[in-house]
Amino acid sequence: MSVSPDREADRALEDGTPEHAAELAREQAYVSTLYAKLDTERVEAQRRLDTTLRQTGGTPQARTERDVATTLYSDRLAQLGSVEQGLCFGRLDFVPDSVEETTYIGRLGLFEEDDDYRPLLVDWRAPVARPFYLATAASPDGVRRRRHLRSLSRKVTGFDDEILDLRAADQGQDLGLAGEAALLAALERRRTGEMADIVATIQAEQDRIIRAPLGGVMVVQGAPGTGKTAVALHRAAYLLYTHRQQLTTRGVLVVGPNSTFLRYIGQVLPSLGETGVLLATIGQLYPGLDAEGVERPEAAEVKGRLVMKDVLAAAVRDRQRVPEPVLEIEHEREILKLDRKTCVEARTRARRSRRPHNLARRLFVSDVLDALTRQAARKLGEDLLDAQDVQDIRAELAASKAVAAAMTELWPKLTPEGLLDDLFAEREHLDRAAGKLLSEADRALLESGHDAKWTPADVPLLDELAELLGEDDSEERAERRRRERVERAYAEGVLHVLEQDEEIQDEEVLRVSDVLDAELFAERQQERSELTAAQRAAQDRTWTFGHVIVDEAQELSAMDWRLLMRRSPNRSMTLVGDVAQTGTAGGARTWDEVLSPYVDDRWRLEQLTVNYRTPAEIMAVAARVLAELDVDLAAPASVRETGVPPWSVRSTDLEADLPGLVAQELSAVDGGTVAVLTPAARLAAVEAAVSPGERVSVLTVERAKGLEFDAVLLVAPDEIVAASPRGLNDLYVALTRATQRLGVVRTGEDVPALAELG
Ligand SMILES: Nc1ncnc2c1ncn2[C@@H]1O[C@H](COP(=O)(O)OP(=O)(O)OP(=O)(O)O)[C@@H](O)[C@H]1O
Repeated sequence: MSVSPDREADRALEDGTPEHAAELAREQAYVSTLYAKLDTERVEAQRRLDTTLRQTGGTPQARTERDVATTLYSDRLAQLGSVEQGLCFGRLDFVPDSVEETTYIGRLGLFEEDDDYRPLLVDWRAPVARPFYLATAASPDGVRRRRHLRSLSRKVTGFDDEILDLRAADQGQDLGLAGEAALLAALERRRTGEMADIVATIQAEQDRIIRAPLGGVMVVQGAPGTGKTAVALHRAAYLLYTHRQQLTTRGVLVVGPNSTFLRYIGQVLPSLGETGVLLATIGQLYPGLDAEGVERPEAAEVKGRLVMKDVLAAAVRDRQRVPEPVLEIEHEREILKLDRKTCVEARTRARRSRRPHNLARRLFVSDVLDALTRQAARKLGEDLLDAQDVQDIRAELAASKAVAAAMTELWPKLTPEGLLDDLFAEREHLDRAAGKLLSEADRALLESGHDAKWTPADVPLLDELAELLGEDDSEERAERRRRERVERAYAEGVLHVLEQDEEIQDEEVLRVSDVLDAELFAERQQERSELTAAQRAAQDRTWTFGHVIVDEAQELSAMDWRLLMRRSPNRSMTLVGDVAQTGTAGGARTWDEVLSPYVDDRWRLEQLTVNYRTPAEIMAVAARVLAELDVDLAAPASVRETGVPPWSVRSTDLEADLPGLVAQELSAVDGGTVAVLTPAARLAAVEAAVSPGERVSVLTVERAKGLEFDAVLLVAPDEIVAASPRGLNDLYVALTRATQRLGVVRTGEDVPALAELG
């Protein structure tokens, strides 16, 4: 590489020394050349995009190539734009005589085209960058020195070196930390309400998960603050880089617990130059809905039970009726009688076809029409009719309003929304479908909780129903076939014209028709849509993803899992969570219980053990709560101490006391964020007392899951514990949200696990 090997490589340079200043200047010079290169690439990508967009007309192949180029240059421009901050954050110096002596690591790869594509900057995801995250003094992997560069915009403000030499003292040895100074600086920064990427300081245990193979189901179990969310998002970026072809077509889905959380993590992937990922809550996975209705947790728990799949199947069967005992249909002034036996036979045949309800309907209707036709023919005198007459009668019956009404009564066309609404709104429907499957109390819960707004727990039920009902899209399909015929005819015409056109050289004609037959061309025309896989997936309920990542996976119900497994038939999944934090009654107690119905024991477990968020003083309190939980998990080791012990006060007038306490914490975190975590029952009162703003949030524990704040004020812990069967888990979650300070405001009974706080 162009950088000369550094004479000082075997010892860390002292800040403030002339050697240090000279080295900083050298790094600045190198980083400036990288930015200059980045600027050139931007200009070039913009120029190419502009040229492509200006072109019009041309051969079909040229048009197709143009579409591909437009997407390519637009994506490249977006990527080049996203890496501006912290473009280059690291450097590795290898032992002498290595292939490379120095490698710079950054957010994307930059190369010197004029010099045989010599790498100027290596993408953090490339295999050669790996030692930056893994090398240790004990296992240096050829690395002599790891350097973290600190920068502000385009200015290099400093660097931290680690000499990977067993003789050198390594402060982070206990926890096996890499780049400890840079890591601690990242962890000490004030929180802004948006998650930041960790690309410069990924730790070895995290790196192994981020770069694990694409296939199969991997569960990442880790205590609060161990970087599960960060790891999940960096894994998405890594997989897209490494399996670009495969994953850009099918897309990657990242599922998070609620929209607050999705907003919190929303910037991480774009900052890593990746925009092709669909971030969604379960409530957003049924196209056309954004199910944000709120319901009682007990009702959501019933909706999430696996037995609901049988309830829904029964509800569909309940709508496939037979006359009791006869249905009379008036046709051409005759009364036709549809008897129970005929309908039972037709229903049995339709059900045995195993087609979804709306598709099996055609079989049922056809059999019933046959029976009615025979009856009508008999009335008219069968002997007098020829085959054509019988066919005409059948066609008339098929067009008859009275017959249509009878069919609607016996086997109606159904939509998921319509059926679910009926099921929850009309008690007799629910009783018929669920009488033997759900208790009276459970059915009452479903009925009482139902109102106009769909809730997240309704979404897997709607999805299940969409599977059970199917869509009779025969008319749309016929229309699509007609359109395809027209497009094919057009394409054939285009190719024909090209072949006839003497202006076009033979060679060109050959190229066009060789590579592009009419069918393919028509197909390409359809694919020309500008949408990314993620955008198309968001609109298509039956879309299956190349990889599915689930965060806070412990919260999902059995019915949620059924929905997700349908979106991931290849079972390429990363599931991150913590069974000690499960808050929902229908959530996971063990990973095995959740996964065995789908993959048996074919899933692998990875664990994260180091807590990057919560300082040791606060984690000690949380660990006492963890010990009381019914889980076999050890508390994580915190990477840092703050010297600030968590504290507790008793308040007899919460509304009066809170504003002062919040002001005190705000000033203590000096520009950072404060969250007041409260039992749901007190939310409105606490909000009124505190007036949340940009730096102050008021949240229930459920909403705070996955988030973090510099200071946390936890209100009425006893009420949080008492509010649900998983109250202690909620307390554990609440205690582990703080990066710096924790205060507990007691209003009622003392919680034994918090006794040491006073
Ligand atoms: N290697 C790292 N470098 C810098 N910061 C890190 C690293 N790993 C984790 N962090 C930071 O630690 C904090 C906690 O990470 P994250 O939210 O991913 O943890 P989590 O395991 O998902 O927690 P929870 O279970 O509470 O949702 C975040 O601020 C994250 O940026």
